[in-house]
Amino acid sequence: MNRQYNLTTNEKIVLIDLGKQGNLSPTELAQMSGLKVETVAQSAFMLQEKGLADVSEQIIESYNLTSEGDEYARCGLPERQMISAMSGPTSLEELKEKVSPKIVGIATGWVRRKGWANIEQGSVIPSGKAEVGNDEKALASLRSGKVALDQLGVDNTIIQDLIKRKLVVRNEEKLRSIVLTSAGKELVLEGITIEEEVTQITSEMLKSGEWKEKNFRSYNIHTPPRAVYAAKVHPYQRLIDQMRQIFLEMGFTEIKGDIVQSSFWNFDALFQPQDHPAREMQDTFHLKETSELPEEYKDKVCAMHEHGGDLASKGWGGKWSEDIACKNVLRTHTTAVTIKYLADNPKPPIKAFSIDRAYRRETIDPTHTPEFEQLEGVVMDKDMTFAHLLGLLSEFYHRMGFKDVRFRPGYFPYTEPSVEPEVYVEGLGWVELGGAGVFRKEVTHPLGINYPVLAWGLGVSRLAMLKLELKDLRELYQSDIDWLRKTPSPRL
Ligand SMILES: N[C@@H](Cc1ccccc1)C(=O)O
Repeated sequence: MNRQYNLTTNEKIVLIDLGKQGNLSPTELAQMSGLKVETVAQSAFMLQEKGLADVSEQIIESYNLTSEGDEYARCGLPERQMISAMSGPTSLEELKEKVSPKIVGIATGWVRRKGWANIEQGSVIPSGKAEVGNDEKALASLRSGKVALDQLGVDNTIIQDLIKRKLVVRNEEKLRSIVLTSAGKELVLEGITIEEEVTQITSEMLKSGEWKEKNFRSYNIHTPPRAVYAAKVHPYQRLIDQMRQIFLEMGFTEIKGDIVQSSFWNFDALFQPQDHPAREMQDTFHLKETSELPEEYKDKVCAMHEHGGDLASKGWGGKWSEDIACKNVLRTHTTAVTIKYLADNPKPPIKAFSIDRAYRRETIDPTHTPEFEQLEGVVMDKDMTFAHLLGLLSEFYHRMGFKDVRFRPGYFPYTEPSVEPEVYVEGLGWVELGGAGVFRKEVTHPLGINYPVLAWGLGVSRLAMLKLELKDLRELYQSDIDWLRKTPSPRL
């Protein structure tokens, strides 16, 4: 393969010039080639990418005088000016006239510090020694313009002092130098041919047939393209969509409900006793506002809680309080949404689901967040049984890609029997993923629901963690751009 095929004319020019001289800066190359410095630099970087040249960068420090520094480089430092103006002890007043008040102001401290003189009772008494210091030598060298530190021949501390005195400033310059790699050298030895090349075909060329004689610039199909991070749906959202899709395909209707619910719908309608620990302040976000209790159900729910209503149930006993039931909360589970939906739609068959947020007062840690998603669902129909429930949930998890599903006995105040579905994950073992069961008569009867109801509330974020192999739930909610880029969107 001709190794020159993927070189632009400019790159070839730079290569040839580099072949003439080992190590060149972009400026030197620009001078040699007649190209612009930027063009040379760009070509050099391209050659570097192609493994033909190396571009190295060096930071060069240099120093130069400030305008005050320049003045002292010409007329001497203030302390030098002052010392030269006197032959013996001289009063400060006299000196101010001889040199200038400004110079004397600066110089007095320095003559003392340098041991050139002492100040006593307003007089300067020279010590007789006032050798030319390194700072003065440095100033003199700097008169010629910008100088690198090693050319100054003085200690860095001297320069630092001059910088502190605001007489010298430090400059930094990036120096690029370009050399051929061995591959580059080889190529130059082979001989580089520069031909005029066409990068774009025009309609004129086509019409005239001129294109046949043209030398076209070829594409380098071997260069790996730069990664393009296209916009995409968040991986978590994708998984949620996938779960939604599965239930839609199984003939379910998606429902939505309010985030703020009365305790009545969140707890009481679900036959959760009013002294249930889940209802405590530390577990639930309680709100100031209250809701009207639904007239058609409240007495029946009350009777069910207090003594089992007209069922052969004992209820929970004690007094059921409307004041507690009407208090609003942020829904602690989406079961509040499905139970209300069933009460509003008591005619079978019903197959409904909801994927939405629930809120609990959790301390945030790798496996808990106060807001999280649940996949809630209900099936109500004449002959629904517990076996249908297990089959349905197994089907859902299978479609989500989990081969092994099992159910452990569970407990919820509103279902009997109750189970906790678990899936098997290599490396983790059995992972619990929520709750399910058949609603108790104590739940359905007061609401006028007369058929068996299969119900479940599954952890969505937990499932997403497993699918996305995350160790920390919080990553689902943080927009870590690297993670988002790297994580493929799960396929629907
Ligand atoms: N609401 C329960 C899950 C559940 C829903 C429906 C029936 C049984 C259990 C929870 O949040 O954990």
